[in-house]
Amino acid sequence: EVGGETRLCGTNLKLLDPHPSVVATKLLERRQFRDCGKQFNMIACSWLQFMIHDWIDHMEDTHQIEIVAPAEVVGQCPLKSFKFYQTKEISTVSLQPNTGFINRRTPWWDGSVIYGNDEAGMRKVRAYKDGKLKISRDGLLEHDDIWIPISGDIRNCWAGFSLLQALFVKEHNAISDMLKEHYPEFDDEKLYQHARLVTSTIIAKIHTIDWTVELLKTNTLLAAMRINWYGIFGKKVKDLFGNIFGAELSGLVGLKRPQDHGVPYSLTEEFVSVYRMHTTLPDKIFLRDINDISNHKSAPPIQEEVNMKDMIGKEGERRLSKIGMEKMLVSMGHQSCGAVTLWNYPLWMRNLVAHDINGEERTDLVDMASIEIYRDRERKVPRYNEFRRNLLMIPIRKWEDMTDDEEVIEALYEIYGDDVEKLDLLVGIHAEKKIQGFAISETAFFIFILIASRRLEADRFFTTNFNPQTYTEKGLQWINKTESLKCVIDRHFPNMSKTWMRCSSAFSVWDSDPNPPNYVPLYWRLA
Ligand code: HEM
Repeated sequence: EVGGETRLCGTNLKLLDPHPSVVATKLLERRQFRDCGKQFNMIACSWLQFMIHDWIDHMEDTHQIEIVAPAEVVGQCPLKSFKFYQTKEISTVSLQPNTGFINRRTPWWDGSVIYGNDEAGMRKVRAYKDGKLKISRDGLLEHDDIWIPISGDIRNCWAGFSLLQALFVKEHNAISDMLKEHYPEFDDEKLYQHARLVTSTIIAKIHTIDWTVELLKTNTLLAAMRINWYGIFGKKVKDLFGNIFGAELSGLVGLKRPQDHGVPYSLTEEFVSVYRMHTTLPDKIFLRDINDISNHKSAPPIQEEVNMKDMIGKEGERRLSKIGMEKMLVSMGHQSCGAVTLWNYPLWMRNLVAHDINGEERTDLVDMASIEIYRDRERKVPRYNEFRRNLLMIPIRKWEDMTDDEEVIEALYEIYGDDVEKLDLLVGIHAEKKIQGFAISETAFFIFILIASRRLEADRFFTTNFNPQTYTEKGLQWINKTESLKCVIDRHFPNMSKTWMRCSSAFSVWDSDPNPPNYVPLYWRLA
């Protein structure tokens, strides 16, 4: 059992204070599903996991921890107690404090979620013919004998996530075909390496100028993200002159050399914490009848409701192969994902079958809502108020500084009293009143925006080597013409968006209104 008296470095906040199961039960667990409106759909939710698995997965220790639910909530906890592995902590020479945690995945934006994370993983997914990756005839991922997908990441997967992996394997293979046509002298290795670079960059571009823009739907952020990619003078000027004016004017992509601001690139614990967005996962997936095209561009009728629990792991993979890629994409496109708010943490995740690193199901079920509270404390991520101070944001003095929702204020008071310093980060970022247009809190946004730039500017493939010698001329053209996830979907399913999508971005709910034409130049628009 966890030592309730273990202290976190330098503070007097304990690992179990307040108890993670109490926080999970009283503040996180879903009461009634709250969705994101038309802003973000299930493709956007799956995209989150698609990115997370490209970047991070903490290494676990062999030591197991058991969390036992205290009497006051035990009746409401699906698991009275549960076991999981402590995060592996290592000593570091140069850092203060002198310990840290190991990321098992490469933190680079290198598409490792489809290509694999190490030599063996990379070998497994390659077809070794014409630079291609393995893919089934039905367009979905291949599987081994026990239905574990053949893919770059197989841990804690579900059907939506595996669908995006398959879509980008298709994209890779299409790029290999294009390169082979233009550069017939390229062998399998050269085709694979170049197609990988192009695909990974397309993923990074979609995340920057499509997904993030939908997540933070304001004109300021639209401008900021496009500036990150294309620079302040926009795409046309950059296409003509390249990155000649440096980061401020020409954007981060194509800088002459990487910029790490004196700190070697890595992803911080704070970054992992703000990406804890399991509240975006719903309870059910609504499968739609895509043969019914009577109502052009409106939501096709719901044919079947499937519990999310049946869409995860091997069971989810089997179901997906019966559902098929097109039906799943259209269904996810038309379903709003969960809102990042209190009392919206899926109950089905409170007794979850988690996977080990080989994608095998573990026998000990886990309560994810409680684990997440514990993990941030275990990894010494500052609690909400300290976290804000560290970002030079104004700390709160009372609950009312964070929200005007009286029910939330009352619930926070019940768990934390009036000690605002105790407030867990995860609770804070779910409780904070949101800026209009933002699907996440302002506190989380600060980390998002800082790391979003670092991921681009610190990487030689987006800076020094973002050139035709490294990517090929045709590869760069492919990147340049791909502006959104919709472009990728259109390439592989030419009729899908024409038939089913009204909105402008594939990450919004598909029957929502498109962005109205705006003749005011981007930088002159009101935020
Ligand atoms: C059905 C879908 C999903 C399942 C089954 C799942 C399951 C899990 C599990 C078992 C863990 C490890 C918990 C631990 O021991 O610390 C985890 C970690 C995590 N998940 Fe999910 N997850 C899903 C979707 C998502 C989504 C949509 C997001 C959105 C951002 C997300 C973000 C994260 C993050 C940030 C971590 C921490 C990673 C780390 O500590 O290295 N997951 N998830």
